[in-house]
Amino acid sequence: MSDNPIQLSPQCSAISSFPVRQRLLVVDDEVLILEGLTRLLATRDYEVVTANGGCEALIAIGKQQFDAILLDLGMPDLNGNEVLRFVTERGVDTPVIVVSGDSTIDAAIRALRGGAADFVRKPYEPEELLRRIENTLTRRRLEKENNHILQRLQQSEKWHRFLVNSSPDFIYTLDCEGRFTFVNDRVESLLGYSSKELLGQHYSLVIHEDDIARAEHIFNERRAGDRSARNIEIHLKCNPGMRRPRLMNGRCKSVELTATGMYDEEASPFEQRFIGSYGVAKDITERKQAEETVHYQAYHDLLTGLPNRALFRDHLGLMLAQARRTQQPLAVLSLDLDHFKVINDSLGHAIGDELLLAVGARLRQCLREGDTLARLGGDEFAVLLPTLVSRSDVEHICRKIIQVLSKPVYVKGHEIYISVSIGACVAPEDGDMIDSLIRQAEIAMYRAKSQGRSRLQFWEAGMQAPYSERMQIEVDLRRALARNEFVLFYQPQVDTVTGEVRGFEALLRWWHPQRGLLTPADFIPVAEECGVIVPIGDWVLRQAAEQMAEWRRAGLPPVRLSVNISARQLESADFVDSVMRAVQVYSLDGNLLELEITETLLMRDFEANAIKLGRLSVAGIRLAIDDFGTGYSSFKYLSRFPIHTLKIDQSFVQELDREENMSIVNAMIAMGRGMNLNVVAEGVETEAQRALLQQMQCHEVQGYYYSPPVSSHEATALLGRHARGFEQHDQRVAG
Ligand SMILES: Nc1nc2c(ncn2[C@@H]2O[C@@H]3COP(=O)(O)O[C@H]4[C@@H](O)[C@H](n5cnc6c(=O)[nH]c(N)nc65)O[C@@H]4COP(=O)(O)O[C@H]3[C@H]2O)c(=O)[nH]1
Repeated sequence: MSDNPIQLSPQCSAISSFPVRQRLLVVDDEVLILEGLTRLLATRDYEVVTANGGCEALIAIGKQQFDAILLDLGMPDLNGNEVLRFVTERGVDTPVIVVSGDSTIDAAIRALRGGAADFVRKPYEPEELLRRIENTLTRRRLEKENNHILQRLQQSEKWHRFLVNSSPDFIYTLDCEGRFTFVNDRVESLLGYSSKELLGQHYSLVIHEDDIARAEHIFNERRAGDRSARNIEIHLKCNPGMRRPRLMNGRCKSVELTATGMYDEEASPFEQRFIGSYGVAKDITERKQAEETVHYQAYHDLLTGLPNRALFRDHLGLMLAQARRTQQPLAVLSLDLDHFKVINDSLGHAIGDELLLAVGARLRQCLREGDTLARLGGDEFAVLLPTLVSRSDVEHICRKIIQVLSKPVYVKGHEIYISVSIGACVAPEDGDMIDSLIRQAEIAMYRAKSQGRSRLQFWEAGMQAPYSERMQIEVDLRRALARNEFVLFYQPQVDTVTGEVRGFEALLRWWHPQRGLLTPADFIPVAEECGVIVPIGDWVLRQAAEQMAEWRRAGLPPVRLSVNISARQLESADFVDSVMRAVQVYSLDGNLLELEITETLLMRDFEANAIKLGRLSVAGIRLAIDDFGTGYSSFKYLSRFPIHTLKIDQSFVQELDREENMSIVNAMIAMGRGMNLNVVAEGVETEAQRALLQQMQCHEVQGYYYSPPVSSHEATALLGRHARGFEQHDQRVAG
């Protein structure tokens, strides 16, 4: 096939339908004969050109086209047979009628074999000659018309093949038995069969087993015209034996099929004869795959591949409907890993993800095939047990889950211990609405957590409160900033030797419109989870900076102010800028601002944190390690940060009377001093603790012994009173 089959060949141009005079060349060596013939032919309105001999004839043929040549044979310069040979060899498309005095049969045979269209003997009857000329011209015209039609047919066949074969769709025809009689070239790239392999084969060879019945139905219907089968989605099988070309993926293709019955048009209209089917199969594999991916993503958790909340709800709905029919109870479990956040924060998200995968796999092991296991988000899983006999079934499965999850999980060299809290409810006993069942199981799970974790709790009426409270906190938190409900309290940090106030720690409080003053434990975890902690942290920084500026304006001695930094805040791209902004807006001495970051948080994204804190250190801003001793930090790493202060966690201070705690605190103070760091002990409540810490050469203490966190007003007054040192009678005990 040519590259551009759509072009018309020149021969193909339409034959002119205008009546034109037909031009004849008359060749003879005798002038009288030429004149006689010219006269005769003029009677029929032919245009006549004469050539006196063979040579003149060749010149005339070379110059113009004729509709016929009347040719004498015996000519002295170039005889008629040679002129005839010239005409045929050169492919001159003009019929030659030999008009000769040679009446032998041989002469006629030779001329006709040489390509002459007719042979007329001299002397001729004029009418006879005219009739023979007319016949020859008519025959030639018919031949030309035939050729023209044939060429057009061939061209149209060529176009048709080109269009059919370059179609992106698989085009086929079947005979009345369902065997392929035509397939276009597309079948090769689509299914890996050559057209030769498929011709004569039954269509079932390429129909996927699951769709055979449907295909039979479509082809047996033999519908034609508007009623023919359209856009039927079906799967075709690829050639199993063939090496698949690079672009062919999968063993099976999804297609949209059309099938139309073909009927013999010649048969009587009363008795239609079915002769086969034709149709098109459009490849929709990619579209189907994209649809499947979208569907999968909408209904699955992408990390574990488990169903997500939407699919879980779906399954639960189906099972509830079934349970209504069968009267068999079902159970919904809500599972939440205990302390997952700590693991995630300290070991990083990659390990957290691996852990979730391992948990998913272990949970699956505890369940039966018909049970649904879903991941609802974070470390929260849900299980649907569709066929229960009694509550003890639930207890049995949950015991198994708790036991299986209590075994350590090994992830990238870490031995991780986790446990799970489970809440359960049973339908129809506890209700039969999808969302309320899920919520009840979650409420029960929160109760299990609050009652000591790693346990199962069935839902009971009246359990509503804590769950709703949490939800309400999230809603209220989102409004609290705008409503100006946050406030900072300040707790002094006092020099163990001189009793001077060296600094304050800013501690966040929330004046909740209904619930009163809330401490961070009531809302910081929720704020962390829902991300509001970042704008809140920003507000804390600005508020602390403003407080310092106020103390400066009031002429109070300069003291350090420590601000707690949360994980999300430190991770935010804007962190360094937001700290710098706070310092610059109030023209603060960077040395007076200290950022408290827990050691686990610091280690979480070591490199990035080192860069951020390095930038802040250049501006003079101080860094304190909060809750020191509770993490797993290595001094080798800590030394990479610009640390100024170590804050010993209050859990050690409060049990200083235990010998091992005393040695640990002693070691921590010695280490801090060795590294030339300021050491602050938190949670000092008694004189005994203070005295011991002073003895151990701890630089500063913070705790109820001197003052609980107080309002800005009280802190200002306290600073005014005790800037030069707390005295014995001023010391306060927590209240
Ligand atoms: N038992 C006892 N407790 C004492 C004593 N002295 C002080 N405390 C309490 O110990 C906590 C010390 O703060 P933290 O370890 O940084 O722990 C803080 C800190 O991690 C976080 N936090 C507080 N304010 C903020 C903040 O503005 N942003 C962020 N991200 N976290 C904050 O919330 C935690 C708890 O804060 P608070 O409830 O204010 O609790 C404070 C304080 O009130 C004492 O003698 N005995």
